Amino acid sequence: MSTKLRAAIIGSTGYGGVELIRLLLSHPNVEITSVISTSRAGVPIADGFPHLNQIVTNTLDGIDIGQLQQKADVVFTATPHGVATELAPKLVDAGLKVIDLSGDFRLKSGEAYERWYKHKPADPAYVEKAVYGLSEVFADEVRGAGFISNPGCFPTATLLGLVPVVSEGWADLSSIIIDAKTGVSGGGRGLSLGFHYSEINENLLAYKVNRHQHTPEIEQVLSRVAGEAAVVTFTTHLVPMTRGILSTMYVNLREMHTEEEIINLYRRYYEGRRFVRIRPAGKWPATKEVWGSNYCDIGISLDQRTGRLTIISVIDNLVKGAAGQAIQNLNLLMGWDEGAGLAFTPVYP
Ligand SMILES: NC(=O)C1=CN([C@@H]2O[C@H](COP(=O)(O)OP(=O)(O)OC[C@H]3O[C@@H](n4cnc5c(N)ncnc54)[C@H](OP(=O)(O)O)[C@@H]3O)[C@@H](O)[C@H]2O)C=CC1
Ligand SMILES: CC(=O)N[C@@H](CCC(=O)OP(=O)(O)O)C(=O)O
Repeated sequence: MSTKLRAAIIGSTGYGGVELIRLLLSHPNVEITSVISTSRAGVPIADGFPHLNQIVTNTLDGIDIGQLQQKADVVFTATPHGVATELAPKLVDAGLKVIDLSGDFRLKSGEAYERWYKHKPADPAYVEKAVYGLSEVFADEVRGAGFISNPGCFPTATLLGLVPVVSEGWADLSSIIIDAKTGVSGGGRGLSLGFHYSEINENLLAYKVNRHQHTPEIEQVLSRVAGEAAVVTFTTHLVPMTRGILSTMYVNLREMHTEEEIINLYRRYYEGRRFVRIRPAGKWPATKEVWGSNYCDIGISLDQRTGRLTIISVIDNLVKGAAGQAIQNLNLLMGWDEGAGLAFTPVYP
């Protein structure tokens, strides 16, 4: 009998779910025992995803919690916002470990969730139970947890770029401006006009200006690590590429430090955390340098003239921003090597 951890994926036909399949297939301690779809149950998953032909032979299952109790130890919910709100508590109550990739359990305030996501919030008892899985920052809480709320893609790139300087007390918390860009896979696999090739190709646009649902998530974490309220200006842009997020952050310092001191602060903060790579002075990361990988690369520059720090971070939204970080959290909560199944090099060129 296999001693591997049995994993099920709800939302397995979406971009996040299919990426979970790709990554879990090479995980040494995990086997995928159920891939779930509400719209295509009964159909072999490889029918809709020819790249999985002869690799994944599973037929898609419907959602059946009793069956999941028999077939799985951990369930990933890679579902649209508002679905895990009801579903995840049932899975937790069934004794399953749950890692939710949606925004349903990230915000501790139900009122904020309702305002930013326009959905009914989850039962506060389960919101309280959910551990926010920003792996490099909250690893101690993730270890041994049974229910993880995986961070948003923009918050992952942005918070990894901001947390060291904010938690050290060096940042003016009213000064933070974030200018972020994403590829179109961040919007999921569903069809919508704005994502048509002829709409997005040769185009660059801002969207959800001052109303992006990741704003309160970023503020919640920054306020927590700072120990005082932080507010941010956060603007997202859509770029005609498939994968990748680049977040450029501008922060005024409370008092002057040298660029070298700041880079050393970041190196110390992420010491031993293999998935965050800090660039040397004068070097900037690009999305292609992390493509297909679980890395977050960060470059830092201090403008002595203005006293303003510029931080640039990049991730692959589907890996470090979703499925990769979910698996990193699974590794942490199971007490395995943090990089199990994730130790691959970015695709180049
Ligand atoms: N794309 C990205 O870069 C990132 C996405 N996320 C989050 O992860 C989640 C999934 O995103 P993504 O994969 O891009 O989205 P997709 O739209 O590509 O996929 C959503 C999946 O959910 C399933 N689904 C839809 N409705 C239901 C339902 N009522 N019950 C159960 N399953 C349902 C769909 O399949 P079916 O209808 O067949 O069940 C589909 O497989 C979202 O919450 C998203 O915000 C987080 C970080 C990054
Ligand atoms: C291009 C695009 O539309 N991107 C999405 C990314 C959101 C996402 O992936 O969902 P989470 O909130 O679960 O992280 C957006 O900006 O809303």
